[in-house]
Amino acid sequence: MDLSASLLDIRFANPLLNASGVWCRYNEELDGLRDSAAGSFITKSCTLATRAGNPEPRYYATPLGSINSMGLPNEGYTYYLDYARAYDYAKKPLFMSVAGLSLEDNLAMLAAIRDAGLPAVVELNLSCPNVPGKPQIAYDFAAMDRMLEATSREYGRPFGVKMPPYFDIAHFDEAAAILNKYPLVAFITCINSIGNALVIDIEQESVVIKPKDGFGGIGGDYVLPTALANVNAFFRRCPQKQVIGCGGVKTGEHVFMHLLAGASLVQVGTALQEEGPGIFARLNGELAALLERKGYTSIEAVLGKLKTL
Ligand SMILES: O=C(O)c1[nH]c(=O)[nH]c(=O)c1Cl
Repeated sequence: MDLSASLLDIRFANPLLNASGVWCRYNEELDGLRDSAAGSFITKSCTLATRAGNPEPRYYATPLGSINSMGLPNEGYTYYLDYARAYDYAKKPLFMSVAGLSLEDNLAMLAAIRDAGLPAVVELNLSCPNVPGKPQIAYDFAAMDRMLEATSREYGRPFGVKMPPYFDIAHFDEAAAILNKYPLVAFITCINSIGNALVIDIEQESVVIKPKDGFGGIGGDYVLPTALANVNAFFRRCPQKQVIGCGGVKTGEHVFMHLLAGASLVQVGTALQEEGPGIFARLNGELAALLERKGYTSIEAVLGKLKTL
């Protein structure tokens, strides 16, 4: 079965990759994704300086998914730029996630990445919900507009944005209208975790993560319908752009749902964290079997074909 996918003018052996933040902070983890059955992979969102992140426990898995308030722990952008310099792009495409704590930090990192002139594709994270005192950029439309105006100008090459979930049609409309102002925003990754949820352990009668009184972003089964809605909302509103799906993927059927909704590539977060990089071989096998059963010969034939009633 031909699982090949494309984004920008790049071909992928299959549409799967990790969600930024999962299995991608250190070189050894990145090499694990490089050597997995994933079609591509992405680095942990980076900041100008290294960050230890929030106090632990800051990640917790439940039967329905996960909650995290990592706090952007990362090795600093030069670490990931070094990885991208040394990397052999003939193996599979590589993405770099960038999440500066300010517009100036994003401009500095993007200028350095631009000047390195590497094939790595940038995903600008506008949606980290876990840095105390730093509201999500993409929930402040004026700030997002300013950020995209400045970063488009500075970077000067196609890049993507990692979006939080929206829950109101008016917000889909307004966010898409801003993204459509920026032709260099070539793809939209929907969704980041649903921010500031609360998981409670009834035995301990306590929250389960330490930062922010237990408030954190959730992923996994909890978020699949919201992720699919956001993929399809931006797929419908941004015909000049591509969408990467992220959220709730644990089986080949979930990958198929994201493709139907309009995703060109599909990221895996919580399920990768819980199962490890072997998940990509399983998901590709399940997706191929599903396509076979349905009589499809490529995933391009599925992309965006969701029917309405
Ligand atoms: O706490 C984090 O590091 C984090 N956690 C998330 O769930 N999404 C993000 O974009 C980030 Cl940057």
